Amino acid sequence: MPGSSTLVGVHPRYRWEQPPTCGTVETMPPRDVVTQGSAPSTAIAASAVEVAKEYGAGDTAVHALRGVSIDFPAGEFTAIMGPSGSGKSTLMHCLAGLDTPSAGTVRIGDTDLTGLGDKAMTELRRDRIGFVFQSFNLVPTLTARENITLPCDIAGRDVDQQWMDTVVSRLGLAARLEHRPSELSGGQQQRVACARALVGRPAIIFGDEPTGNLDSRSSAEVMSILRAATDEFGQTVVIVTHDPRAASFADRVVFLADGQIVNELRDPDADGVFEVMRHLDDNGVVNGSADGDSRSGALADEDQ
Ligand SMILES: Nc1ncnc2c1ncn2[C@@H]1O[C@H](COP(=O)(O)OP(=O)(O)OP(=O)(O)O)[C@@H](O)[C@H]1O
Repeated sequence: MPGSSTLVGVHPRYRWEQPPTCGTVETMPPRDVVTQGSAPSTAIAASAVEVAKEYGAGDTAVHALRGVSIDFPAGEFTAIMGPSGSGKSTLMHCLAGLDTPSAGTVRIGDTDLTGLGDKAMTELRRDRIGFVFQSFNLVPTLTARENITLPCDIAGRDVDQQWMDTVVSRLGLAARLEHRPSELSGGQQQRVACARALVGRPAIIFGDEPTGNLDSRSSAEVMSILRAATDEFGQTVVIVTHDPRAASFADRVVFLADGQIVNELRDPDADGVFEVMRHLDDNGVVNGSADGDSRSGALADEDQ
């Protein structure tokens, strides 16, 4: 693999360059996992039961999800893949309380999202869910430090300074904390977004194509960080991605097609993910990429 002069210690399956950081790391599980008092390996951080989502009605109704049931065990890293239009974003948005299912049940930890009022839903998203978006979503007028602590500041919660220092050091951001987003590279901005998600120790972190705007090196850094978030911090992570290389950082890849879960790979490698995606595309499921090549994306560039 090109550019692998320094090999990663984060995950045995992948040999990318290590994020430019890293001292000793303490393990501090997400708050919800601690307070539930259960072993992280057996607790369920989030779940969907028979979740359906329809947009519109009648002849023009779009069935984005058709009865999806899935558990996300605490401390596990899941990637959701599938052809364009298969329902990946809809599923993630329903899980994260950003969209409401037409039927079925979504839980974050023990909390059933069905019927939660606006205020309770806002508090749940703020206190128990971390987000990493493709577009970073940092506040341009705030420094990296202020962006990282923003969710805690809004919630009126004290920042655990020791934990903040651990996360910032692990993500290689210590020298960048007083910089504004415009003074940071895309990879650094996404690392700030990862730090923001991690500092609150949420029950679960959702990533919506977190490497979609990054070059191959920054993509590998961000995926290594999300991998480390589970391996070293006991964090639960769920991402949507189009990139088999990015998905191969996960513990499992769940494949959607036409609003249903159609396959799952454990301990995936990029070639195995690519094969499943090619099979889904070959079976007539609409693929949004012009050439039908599911390997498009930043990490796949490394093969070029
Ligand atoms: N707000 C909406 N109104 C109507 N249809 C929608 C809406 N959002 C999504 N859809 C439809 O639901 C289906 C699933 O969309 P979704 O965005 O979840 O797919 P996806 O797998 O994330 O696609 P992509 O990989 O292209 O982002 C698609 O047919 C889409 O057109």
